[in-house]
Amino acid sequence: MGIPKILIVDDRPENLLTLEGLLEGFVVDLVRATSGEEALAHTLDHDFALILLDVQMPGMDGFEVAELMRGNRKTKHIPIIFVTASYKASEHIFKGYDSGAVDYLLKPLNSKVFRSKVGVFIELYQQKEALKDKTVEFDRKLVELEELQQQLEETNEQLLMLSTTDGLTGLLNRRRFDELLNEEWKRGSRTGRSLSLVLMDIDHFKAYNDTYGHQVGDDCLREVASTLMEIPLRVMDKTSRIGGEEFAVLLPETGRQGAMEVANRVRECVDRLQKPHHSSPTAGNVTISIGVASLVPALDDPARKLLELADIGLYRAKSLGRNRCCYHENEAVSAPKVAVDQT
Ligand SMILES: Nc1nc2c(ncn2[C@@H]2O[C@H](COP(=O)(O)OP(=O)(O)OP(=O)(O)O)[C@@H](O)[C@H]2O)c(=O)[nH]1
Repeated sequence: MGIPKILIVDDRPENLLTLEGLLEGFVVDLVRATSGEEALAHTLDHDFALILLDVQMPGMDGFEVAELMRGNRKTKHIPIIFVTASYKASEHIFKGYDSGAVDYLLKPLNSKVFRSKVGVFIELYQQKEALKDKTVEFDRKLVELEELQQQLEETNEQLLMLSTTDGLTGLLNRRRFDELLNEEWKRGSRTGRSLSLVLMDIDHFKAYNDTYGHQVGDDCLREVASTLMEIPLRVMDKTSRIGGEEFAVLLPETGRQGAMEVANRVRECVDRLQKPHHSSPTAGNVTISIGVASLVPALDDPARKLLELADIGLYRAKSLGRNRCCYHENEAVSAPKVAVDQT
């Protein structure tokens, strides 16, 4: 906060000197003017805490100066104390208030009254400035707070993303898959609609790693994941990497036929990549085996039941020679049955 400035205006230099003397001891910057015009010019260059304005001046008098200042946005709130001869007091006081004076001082000036009044205005100015500083500080803090809030939201979003995404492939991870499976299981038990799971596993992936190295194995996992991502599915269908070389597509509101269509499409797409796998005993290229299961979820059963059924289908697809899709029927519905759809 700067030192308060006071403008003293009087056409007589000796009166200015008197005012200066009376103001001695106040920590203020004084600016002097000997005419109304000069006073107005100073108000353009300075921000005053107070103006002590002589009423009677040749040319523009104090009333005119005050009125012009009240009409200006920059100066209309500066407090003005009129300084007037006591014999003119009754005549000047009402006119002065009309033109914007906040107080009066009568000549000859009484030092005690003068200093007390000026002191009040200096204090008011300082309080106003302190409030202004606090408002600026508050606004700055508010902006900072909003930025922090934004950063926090972004960090939370990233954390959520990291905690649900598989780092290698960008697919949903096992944790998210388990959550989704449970959510969809509950939803399916409410709607009575089928929930299907397509569970897939890259064939002879250990041999692939042993032949080409772990790094190339990682590349292969990414390529299979990209292929899965490119297969058009509904928004509610979710693809995850649920194990080392194991992937899953969860298909809400989908029955056996729809799930087998997705499974066959996925198997064909990976096969069509014709990615060499020279150490595979069953094919010269990378292939996947798929187990499929479909259930109308029941709240009494655990969601993992669907996973277990699909896993049986996958085991069967492996044992029948790999690179195929096997649907495993729920034993509670009909006799145990595995349907092989594709080689
Ligand atoms: N490169 C790489 N390999 C992985 C990753 N996670 C698991 N694996 C490997 O995947 C292989 C899985 O091997 P197995 O479970 O024996 O199955 P498989 O060789 O694919 O044989 P089948 O499933 O019977 O066809 C293991 O050698 C694991 O080390 C991974 O993130 N990157």
